[in-house]
Amino acid sequence: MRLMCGILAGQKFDSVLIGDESLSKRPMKRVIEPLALMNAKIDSIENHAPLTIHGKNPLTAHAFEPKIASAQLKSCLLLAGLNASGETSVLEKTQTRDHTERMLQYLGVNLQETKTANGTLISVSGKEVLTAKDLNVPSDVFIGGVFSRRGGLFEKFGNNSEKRRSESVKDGDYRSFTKFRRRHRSFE
Ligand SMILES: O=C(O)C1=C[C@@H](OP(=O)(O)O)[C@@H](O)[C@H](O)C1
Repeated sequence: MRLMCGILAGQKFDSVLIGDESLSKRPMKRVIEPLALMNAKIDSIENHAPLTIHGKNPLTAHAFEPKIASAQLKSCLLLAGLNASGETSVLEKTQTRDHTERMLQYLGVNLQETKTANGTLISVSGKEVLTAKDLNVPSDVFIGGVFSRRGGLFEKFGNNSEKRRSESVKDGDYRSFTKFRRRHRSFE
């Protein structure tokens, strides 16, 4: 939902995003506030879904320095930047997963990544034309968090929400994972 906010904020139509009970509890402030700096208009119920995204607003580029390490926030802002006038950048001080960057580059977007003393500066320009290509999405890599918790693999991501969430995984989740795997046999 956070990524969709970035895509929909720059469209020529209004959108309403709803979620199930769980998704409706997730905080959306982290995307609503920065998107407002790009002139996006998003109504929410105290920063939670349902979200009404008012299109027809020309988005303006912005240079962001997010206070939290969040792949979803970074992706949301880069996706919004594709429909904004000028260059939108996100300074990533702590590395988060980079699937959006890789996907956009694969689709022909001129996405720049520059190492600086303060982190990686990721930038896109507006009005990009994306090239349609085949994409294979095997599964959500985050499900690996169930196992990486034991191996401490999230250490390198720093003290962000992914790490906190992986630490809160209970052993019962291994049983859920086995069920999940039976349902999704192509899971790798
Ligand atoms: O911002 C992010 O990149 C993420 C936020 C998390 O969501 P919640 O903060 O809603 O749990 C979770 O989906 C995942 O750890 C990635």
